[in-house]
Amino acid sequence: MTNGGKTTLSKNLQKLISNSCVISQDNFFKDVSVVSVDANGFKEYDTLDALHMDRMMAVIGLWQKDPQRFMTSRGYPVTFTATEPSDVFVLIVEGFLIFNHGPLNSLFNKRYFLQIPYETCKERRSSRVYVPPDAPGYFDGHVWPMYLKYRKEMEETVNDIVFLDGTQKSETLLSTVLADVQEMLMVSER
Ligand SMILES: Nc1ncnc2c1ncn2[C@@H]1O[C@H](COP(=O)(O)OP(=O)(O)O)[C@@H](O)[C@H]1O
Ligand SMILES: NC(=O)c1ccc[n+]([C@@H]2O[C@H](COP(=O)(O)O)[C@@H](O)[C@H]2O)c1
Repeated sequence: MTNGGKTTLSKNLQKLISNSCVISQDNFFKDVSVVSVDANGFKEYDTLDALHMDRMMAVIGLWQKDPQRFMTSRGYPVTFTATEPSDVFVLIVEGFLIFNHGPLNSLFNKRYFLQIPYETCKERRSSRVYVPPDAPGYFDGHVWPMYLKYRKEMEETVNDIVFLDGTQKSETLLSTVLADVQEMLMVSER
């Protein structure tokens, strides 16, 4: 969900997981000129139609094909320990509608959903400036109703999501998810 803390957590994880990198759904919004407008005049940004999901999938495909090349071409460090060459690369995908897109959702090994209450979300959102900025009434008129719609759809179709309380301290969220990911990586290396 918007302002749950996805970008913050992803960046913190990336710094601590060797050979990891982040792809953000936010970078795939369509141009304002082609985003549709609803009956109330609100730009329909909080929908899958507002996103170039085909392009996002293509970028993920580049990582899948050659993660080392993908990382170096984007300035991420690639490290190998001298004694134990590792071929484990980790892709962190973050975004507000990543589990509602079937082909994308099917790629994940682990799924985390940062949730925050309505008031917290509205408060955090009020200090963010998007391009274009939120119109008056946008949160209640578009963002929150779309969140409820897509969340319901997600809960009906995806069942192995770990829900995290996004009001926890960012350090707590980081240590929880990091421990979980490290456990998964140890199992996959065995
Ligand atoms: N655990 C947290 N506790 C309090 N505020 C947070 C936390 N994580 C992020 N924030 C704040 O909430 C806002 C949105 O964070 P961000 O990581 O960009 O969320 P998202 O990517 O989900 O939209 C920012 O102002 C950020 O500083
Ligand atoms: N990046 C953009 O082009 C753009 C434009 C307008 C609104 N938004 C907002 O971005 C939100 C999703 O991003 P966050 O999860 O980072 O908040 C959506 O709620 C959408 O309303 C993004």
